[in-house]
Amino acid sequence: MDIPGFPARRAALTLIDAVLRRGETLDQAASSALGRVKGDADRALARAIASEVLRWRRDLDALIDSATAQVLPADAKPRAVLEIMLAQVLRLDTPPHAVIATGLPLLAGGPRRLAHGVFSTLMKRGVSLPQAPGLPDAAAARWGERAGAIAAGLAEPPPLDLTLRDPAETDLWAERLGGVSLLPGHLRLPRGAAVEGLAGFGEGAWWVQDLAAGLPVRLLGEGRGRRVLDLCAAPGGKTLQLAAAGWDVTALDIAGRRIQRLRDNLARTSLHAEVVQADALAWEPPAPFDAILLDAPCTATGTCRRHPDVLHRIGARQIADMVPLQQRLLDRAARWLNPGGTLVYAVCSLEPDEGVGQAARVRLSPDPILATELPAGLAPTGDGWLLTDPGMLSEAGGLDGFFVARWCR
Ligand SMILES: C[S@@+](CC[C@H](N)C(=O)[O-])C[C@H]1O[C@@H](n2cnc3c(N)ncnc32)[C@H](O)[C@@H]1O
Repeated sequence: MDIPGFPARRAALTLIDAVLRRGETLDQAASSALGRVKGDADRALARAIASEVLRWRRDLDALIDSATAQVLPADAKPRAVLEIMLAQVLRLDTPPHAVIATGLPLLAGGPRRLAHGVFSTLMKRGVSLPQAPGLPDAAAARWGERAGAIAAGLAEPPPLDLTLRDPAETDLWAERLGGVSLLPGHLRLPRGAAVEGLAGFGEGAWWVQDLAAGLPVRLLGEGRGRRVLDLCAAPGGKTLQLAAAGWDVTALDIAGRRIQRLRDNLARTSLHAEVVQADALAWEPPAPFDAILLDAPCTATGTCRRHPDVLHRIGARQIADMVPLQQRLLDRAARWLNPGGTLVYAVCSLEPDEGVGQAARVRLSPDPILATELPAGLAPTGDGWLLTDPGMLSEAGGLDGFFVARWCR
């Protein structure tokens, strides 16, 4: 079918199906679903439509249900097509006639009339979305009293955060790129900028890294040539920070493709680390380290602003699957420290089992995180742990959800 813009909508439908039915991440699904879409703009559009449907799905479904007496099953194609059509009008400012022309053909041979009727009814009513998206019940229950604030923080995709190779140049880059800095070495730009076209990308003056993701390495301080192990390092945002802070870095990860991205990032920024591809559960270090950063594999629910698929893919089973791996990695890391050495454990997860629950089992001496080490507006917990979520620093544009804890041996 050669209706302009149709392949992007068809790809959006495939992406949503891959997330909801097969439990794939948007990134995994994108590598196959976007292959048939020509042009960067249409690929970005397919992804944006799928992301907005996943972000606002509950509210889009409530609108759909309000406009038809016919009960559409949750996984019915007409429902997904209507979600796609509504998300474009209500979130991406696509004119309704373009939405109809590219949406209804997705139901070729199916209930096009029904979909057209529901869509037209809602357009006539002049419907809109609430200020904050409704969370799936399971996520709302897990996030408890923070659920409302997290939902509010989820309403928009996040701004673009950069970490600078040289924090002394923060003012210079803030002026060059027109950004705002919340910490030395951090810069925040409005979302939507094409990263590779920005000044400083080619020369490796900075890399993309959410404000929260940049905090764990800051808690290790200056390296002064000491040895640090970046366990679970790829694609390397934290490896770059460690190397830039003067640490002698060993960066280890199991995943070959991600390791290649880490190497590319080191090359672009002219920073150095010894890179090891290995399973951290089998590898043994040649000598203990002065510091270890364990940025453990996790459900990544803290990244829900940029990856709204986690709202639907992650439940009790996925969380329970991560916990034993995190425990084993923590146990091993705790044995590889020099006396006086520091361990930082981090996960980009909002789930207590992956954060607080893991930290509570560690038998090293706590080294509580101090408020003075954090950006204004954030504070450690009474136990000296750091818990961030997308509902925090909302005036400044929010941040990802992370759990971070620190000990010394
Ligand atoms: C949260 S990501 C790391 C992100 C990275 N620290 C950064 O800042 O760019 C977790 C990483 O753990 C790695 N991983 C998972 N299981 C592992 C294992 N058994 N041994 C080593 N790495 C593992 C994954 O390949 C993934 O790259």
